[in-house]
Amino acid sequence: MCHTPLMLPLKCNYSLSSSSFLSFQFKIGLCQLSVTSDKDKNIAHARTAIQDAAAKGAKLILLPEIWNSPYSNDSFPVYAEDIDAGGDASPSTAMLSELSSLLKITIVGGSIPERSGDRLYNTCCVFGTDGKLKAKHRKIHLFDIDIPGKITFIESLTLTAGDTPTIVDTEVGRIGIGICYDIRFPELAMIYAARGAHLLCYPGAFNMTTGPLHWELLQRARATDNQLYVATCSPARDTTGGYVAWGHSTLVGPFGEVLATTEHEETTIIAEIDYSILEQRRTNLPVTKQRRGDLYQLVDLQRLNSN
Ligand SMILES: NC(=O)CC(=O)C(=O)O
Repeated sequence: MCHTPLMLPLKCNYSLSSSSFLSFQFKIGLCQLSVTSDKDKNIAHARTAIQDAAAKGAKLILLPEIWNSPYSNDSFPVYAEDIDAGGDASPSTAMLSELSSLLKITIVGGSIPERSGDRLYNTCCVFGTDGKLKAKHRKIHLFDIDIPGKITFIESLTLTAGDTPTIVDTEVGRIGIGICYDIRFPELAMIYAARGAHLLCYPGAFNMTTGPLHWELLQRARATDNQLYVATCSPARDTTGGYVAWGHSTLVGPFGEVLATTEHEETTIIAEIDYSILEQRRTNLPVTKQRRGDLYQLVDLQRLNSN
């Protein structure tokens, strides 16, 4: 360790388990799913998309934000599942667990509304190749937006914000998780990068107002600033729904380059990730080493409090 945990470890942020992945290549599948008001149908549909992506060689599959339910405050309480109880109390995550172990893949399971006691969260579950739940990320930054005449959506009317950054070691590298609006907060991505993330996954449902301007820009910014891969996955656009998603699920490389993307229809992107490029980019342009830790610092409170 070259810094105290209080500071962003600017110069020595790669642990052994993180660096052992640095020549690793694999395929990622981004399943941009159509979402209906029929939960069983949504689960069956996601199952088929995951199986198809795995058949095409994807070792990591990312689903959209809120893929088992319409994206609305009215729907969240109705479609919410008790993830910790599992089984019949959470048919959506039971399906993800079953498929990840059956197909020997890692699944970053988009997000679903989660019920925990009397609270609701917007939650992403990560399953390893053994079918076990490896991590659960509750959307940290709730999406409260009010642009009169364009879009008003107040997630905090029904949802509670999570309070933990989530970074997880998987069979396909170290992955930092954020959900949609979380992508707007660069400090979260910086903390993940400082902890050795190779890839950031953001299930997200941007909208027709902010999507065209900000969606790709934010992904490229997070990837460029932190010199890592960024993958996003949106629901497909449904213009009859109350909330119209922008779509455009995307994979961005560590130089800010868009490696694969799509429009707004339902589709699955299969794209190649090669972690050797991370080292190459960081050598080409060593911004991590060139940061001025004597002038500014990022505080990783979770790490600080765990010591
Ligand atoms: N839906 C979101 O959480 C975020 C979004 O659409 C935006 O930031 O814009």
